[in-house]
Amino acid sequence: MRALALFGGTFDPVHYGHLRSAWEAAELLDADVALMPASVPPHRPQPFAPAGARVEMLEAALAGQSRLTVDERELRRDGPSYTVDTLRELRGEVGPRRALVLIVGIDAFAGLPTWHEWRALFDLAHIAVLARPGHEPAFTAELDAEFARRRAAPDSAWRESPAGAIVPLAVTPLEISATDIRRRIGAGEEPRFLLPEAVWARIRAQGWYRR
Ligand SMILES: Nc1ncnc2c1ncn2[C@@H]1O[C@H](COP(=O)(O)OP(=O)(O)OP(=O)(O)O)[C@@H](O)[C@H]1O
Ligand SMILES: O=C(O)c1ccc[n+]([C@@H]2O[C@H](COP(=O)([O-])O)[C@@H](O)[C@H]2O)c1
Repeated sequence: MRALALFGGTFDPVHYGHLRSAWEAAELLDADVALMPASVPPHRPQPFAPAGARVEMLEAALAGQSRLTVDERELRRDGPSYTVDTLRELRGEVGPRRALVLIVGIDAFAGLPTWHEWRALFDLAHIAVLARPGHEPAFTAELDAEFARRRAAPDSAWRESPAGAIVPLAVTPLEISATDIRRRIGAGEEPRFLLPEAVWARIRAQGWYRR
C-alpha cells in the first residue's frame, strides 16, 4: 500500500514553495500527500487569515488534480495543533502497519526538539525533510544524533516500516515565503507568480493581508 504523507503548515497563504515541494514529495516518496492547515500553531504568532480562508485558498490552489488533498482534521480540534496528537489520531485510523510520513521544511525540522513530545513522533511516522533555499539551520546535538541514526534515501526501504526514518528530499529550491507575500500585499504590491492565480484572485476579492 502507498505511504500516506501529511504536510502541515500555517499556509497563510499557500504558495508555490509549498505546492511544488508537496508535488515533488508525492513523487519522490510515492505517496499521497495531504496539506494540513494548523488551527492554532503551537510556536508562532497566530495566522493573519482565519482558518476558513486558509482552507479556501488551499482548495483553490489544488483544484484540477487529485494527488494533493487538504486535510482539515486540525481545524476540528480545539487548542494547539500538536503534531503528535494529530499523528496518534491518524495512526489509529490507518492501523499499525501503513507507512505514514510527516513532511516538514528544513527550517521547521531544525526546531523539532522544541515540539511537544518530539521523540514520540518517530514512533508514529517517518519524517521527510524538504530542502529550502535560504535555510541551512544548525541542528541541536540531539537532533543531529537522530538524523545520523535514522537517515534514509527516498528510494531506500524506509516504506517497509510504518515509522522511524528521516528522509531528506532535494526538492526544487524556490525561495518563496508567506511572510514575504504578506509583506508585498501589505505594501500594495501584487504577488503574482509566487502563488497560483486562483489564490491571488481570492485574496484580492476578500481583501486579505491588506493593511
Ligand atoms: N519555499 C519553501 N520550500 C520548501 N519548504 C517550504 C517553503 N515554504 C514553506 N515551506 C515549509 O512548509 C511548511 C509550512 O510552512 P508555512 O505555512 O509556515 O510557510 P512559510 O512560507 O514558512 O510561512 P511564514 O513565512 O508565514 O512562516 C513548513 O514545514 C515550511 O518549512
Ligand atoms: O507539535 C508541535 O509542538 C509543533 C510545534 C511547531 C510546529 N508544529 C507543526 O509544524 C508544521 C509547520 O509549522 P509552521 O509554523 O512552519 O507552519 C505545522 O503543522 C505545525 O502545527 C508542531
